[in-house]
Amino acid sequence: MNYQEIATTIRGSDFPEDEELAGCECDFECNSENCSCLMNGESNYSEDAKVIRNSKPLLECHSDCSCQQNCGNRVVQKGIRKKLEIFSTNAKGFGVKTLEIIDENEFVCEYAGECINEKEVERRNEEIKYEDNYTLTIKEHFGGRIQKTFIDPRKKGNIGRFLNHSCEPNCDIVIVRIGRIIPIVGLFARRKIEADEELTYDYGESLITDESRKKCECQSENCRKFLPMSISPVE
Ligand SMILES: C[S@@+](CC[C@H](N)C(=O)[O-])C[C@H]1O[C@@H](n2cnc3c(N)ncnc32)[C@H](O)[C@@H]1O
Repeated sequence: MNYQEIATTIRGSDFPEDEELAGCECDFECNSENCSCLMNGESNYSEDAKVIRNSKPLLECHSDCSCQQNCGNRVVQKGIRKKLEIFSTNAKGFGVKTLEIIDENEFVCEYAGECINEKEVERRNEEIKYEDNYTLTIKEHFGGRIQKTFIDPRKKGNIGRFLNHSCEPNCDIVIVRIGRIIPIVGLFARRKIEADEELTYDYGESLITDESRKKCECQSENCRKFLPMSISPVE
């Protein structure tokens, strides 16, 4: 558990200067078509702060916005609201469980780390031959182009780095932007999660299909048997 705790994702040394996003000019609540943080005036969160899932980019209001701090379009930036605990699992190393009920679509925690680009992922993999796969690949579609960004929580991260993979997970990832171009990885509940349940998400597609992969220990009925993996996270 040798890492530096950070509250949110930061720019890695090689990553281009972070561009700041303009703030909205709403008076109090952001729920109108005029709010520049909401796409077509559609809310990102319900009144009780549950994420509304759609394919549009999720921009939260931020320090340059003129709306109030309690505007409903500020959820991930407020941080973890539930009691979560790191514990030792039987076969997966450490894991994270919730000590209280989490409702469907509620924010759980961020997967925080250093935001780095492809070259730096390769350099770090050369430098240290990691056994565990922590680097998360974000693939976003911008005008017919796929943009890849990587979040590495090994040296600097938060509790999100301890969430294990499951083939039938109870959380999933929503990419959020909070006043900056750097993507923030939000983990949200896919369904109601009971107190004491382990928190998991699906690590994604596997680019290696042979049996050199690690055996998956998620024990779900539809387990895909092996952990999703690529030869290097860049592929
Ligand atoms: C992001 S880390 C998760 C936290 C990790 N368990 C720890 O102790 O730090 C990913 C690593 O956890 C282990 N892991 C995660 N999910 C697993 C699963 N379903 N089955 C087996 N091992 C798993 C693997 O070693 C994987 O490389």
